[in-house]
Amino acid sequence: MTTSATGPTDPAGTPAASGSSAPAGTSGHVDPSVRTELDRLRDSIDNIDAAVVHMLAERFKCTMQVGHLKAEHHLPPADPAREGRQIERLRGLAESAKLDPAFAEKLLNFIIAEVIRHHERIADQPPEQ
Ligand SMILES: C=C(O[C@@H]1C=C(C(=O)O)C=C[C@H]1O)C(=O)O
Repeated sequence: MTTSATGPTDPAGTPAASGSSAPAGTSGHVDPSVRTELDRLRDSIDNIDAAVVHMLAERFKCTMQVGHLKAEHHLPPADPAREGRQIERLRGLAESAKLDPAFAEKLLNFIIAEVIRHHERIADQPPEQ
């Protein structure tokens, strides 16, 4: 493994602990043009991740309201028919966007499972006076 005078760095530019030996491909010289391209792409990834977090936060704000509405009106936490329609729709959108529809379905199911847990918790709470 090669190390520079300033010590080894990973591709993110983080200095490795002295004396450590990083696995092949995670250390050593990175061409400046590659570094620039990697940084540019990572900036976009960070922006996208921030947008995803904000969009999810907004979605959960809505679903919490749905949870309270359902609890007030004694509706069940889950609505499998609605979920089926959402999955079909999302799979179609994923296909058009060249995203793996199976991945889109798994992601939606993961989110919905969390929403249903929230709804169950809300339904178990005593009603507000
Ligand atoms: C939000 C609802 O509750 C549940 C959660 C859903 C979701 O997160 O999209 C969809 C259906 C329900 O199982 C709803 O009924 O609309």
